[in-house]
Amino acid sequence: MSGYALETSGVGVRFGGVRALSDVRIGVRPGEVCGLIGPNGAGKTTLFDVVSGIRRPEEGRVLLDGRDVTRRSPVWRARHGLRRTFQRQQLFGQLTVEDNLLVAQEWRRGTTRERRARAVSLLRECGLEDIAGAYAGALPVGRARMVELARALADPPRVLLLDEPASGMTARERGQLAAVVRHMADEEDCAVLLVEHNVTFVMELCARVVVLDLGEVLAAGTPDEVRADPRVRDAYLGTRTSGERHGRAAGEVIAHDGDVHLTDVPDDQ
Ligand SMILES: Nc1ncnc2c1ncn2[C@@H]1O[C@H](COP(=O)(O)OP(=O)(O)OP(=O)(O)O)[C@@H](O)[C@H]1O
Repeated sequence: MSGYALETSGVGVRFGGVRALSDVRIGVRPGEVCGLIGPNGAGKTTLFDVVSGIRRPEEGRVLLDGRDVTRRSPVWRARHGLRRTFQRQQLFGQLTVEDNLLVAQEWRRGTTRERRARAVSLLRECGLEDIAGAYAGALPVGRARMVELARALADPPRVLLLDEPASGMTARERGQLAAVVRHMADEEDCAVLLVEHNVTFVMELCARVVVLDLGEVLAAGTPDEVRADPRVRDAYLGTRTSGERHGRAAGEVIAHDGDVHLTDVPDDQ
């Protein structure tokens, strides 16, 4: 056994002439928070789709706790402990925050009392107690994102895929998000894979970072190793021609003091 809770090996996906993923190998251990970064179009969402079972890869395998799940459905994977949050929020807007957390536990065994206790403890941990009775559809984006996270944790996951969880959050909310994710990894042995454009947030939260570029793993290591990697610099500094850099937003990356900095979301508060 590899010891990975989540592993991909040799994953390849093609959209017509575009190779969205090529021979992608990543592994996330229980209790590890791993960042996945890369320019627009690097293949991050496609990799999440493959891991969660929405898209079947043409090549390669996905393993959960060493078990090949490549041909398993998204529902099967969810029932075996894989959870995902999406870039676009997917809350039940006409339900209250607390009811969103209760609905997420519907398939769990256990009594109503136990589900309610789990919801209450998550509301507390995620700083949502004051809005437990508010309609989820009426929340500001940062709070809604935190409710999404709480909902993903309602039935404790073995592997958690977070897609842009910090987008639209205030600095305070990001701090709370980081604390909840770290707690989930440390205390519940959850393996977390996190896609996030706010690279400062990723570098602070994650012990290990994987960089995707043009569908390939360009680099992987500690935040310091990744920052210092010349290939990462080259990709982000855009020394290639624009034809080679499909999908990259202008000004996405700036160089500063010889270090690599991606343009982060504004530090709003
Ligand atoms: N359904 C699709 N049909 C055709 N091409 C696609 C499709 N989905 C993604 N692609 C292409 O695959 C590549 C990887 O896209 P993907 O969305 O996975 O990148 P990403 O890293 O998530 O980008 P972003 O940061 O902008 O969300 C891109 O070249 C994209 O244009």
